[in-house]
Amino acid sequence: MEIVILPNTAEVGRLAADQIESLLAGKAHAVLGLATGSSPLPIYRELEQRYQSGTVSFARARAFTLDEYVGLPDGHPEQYREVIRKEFTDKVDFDPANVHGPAGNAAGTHYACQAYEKAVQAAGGVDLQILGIGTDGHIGFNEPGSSLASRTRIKTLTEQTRRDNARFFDSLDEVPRHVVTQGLGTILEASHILLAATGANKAQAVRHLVEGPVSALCPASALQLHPHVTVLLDDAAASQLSLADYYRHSFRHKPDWQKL
Ligand SMILES: N[C@@H]1[C@@H](O)[C@H](O)[C@@H](COP(=O)(O)O)O[C@@H]1O
Repeated sequence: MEIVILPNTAEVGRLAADQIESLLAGKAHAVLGLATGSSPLPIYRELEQRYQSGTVSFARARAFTLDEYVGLPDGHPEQYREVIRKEFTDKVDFDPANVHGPAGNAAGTHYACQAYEKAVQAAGGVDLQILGIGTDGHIGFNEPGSSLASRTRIKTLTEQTRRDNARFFDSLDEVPRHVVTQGLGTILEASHILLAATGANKAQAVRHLVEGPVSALCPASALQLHPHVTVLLDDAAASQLSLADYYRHSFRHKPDWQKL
């Protein structure tokens, strides 16, 4: 796990966009794992600018999103399918037919989840997965207590996550109680995982993710088991890390030939 502490969110966006640009330069049909929430927005803004200036194209890329609310009507502005379209894929040259998400309203949820897993595998798996982290340590919507081997399935949100996400809805009552999310086992199959976290409200979750024990109590800590994870932080999100100075030092002295 590589910890990169950067001065601001724009730098987080730039460094992540560098990784995605170089992936697509070598593999135009690469599979991206896309996340919602505010943490990936600087990455999407940066990629949008690079697309406009002609340095990157998503025309042949494919994408799978992490999760979806259950029970929101199709077209609801907070459906993650809509959010990812508005915030990113519609702003670049992504073919809408190549952007997939788990179904939050399928009649047979269990079978729809299995079909989603198969679709990810049929695409050859995710080359680069973007992640944020919830204040309770969730990734995707894998709340505390999630099996480290879990697959795409329905989950019940914690009240903490519902309160955190209420800012996107008119009231807390409107935040769905259930979601469909890729499992931790699913996420861990991506080749490279880029997790972005900024702001002091993420500091505790980041400490548990990076330096805590691997535990279902902090689902993001499962990333310690993955061979290629890059954690992009600002100073505030890194403020509770006991080895922050070492992470800064090793990034400053990274050999030129060594990629993220
Ligand atoms: N399901 C999403 C997560 O994928 C995201 O990481 C988390 C944090 O969001 P934010 O980046 O807005 O803090 O929010 C939601 O719960």
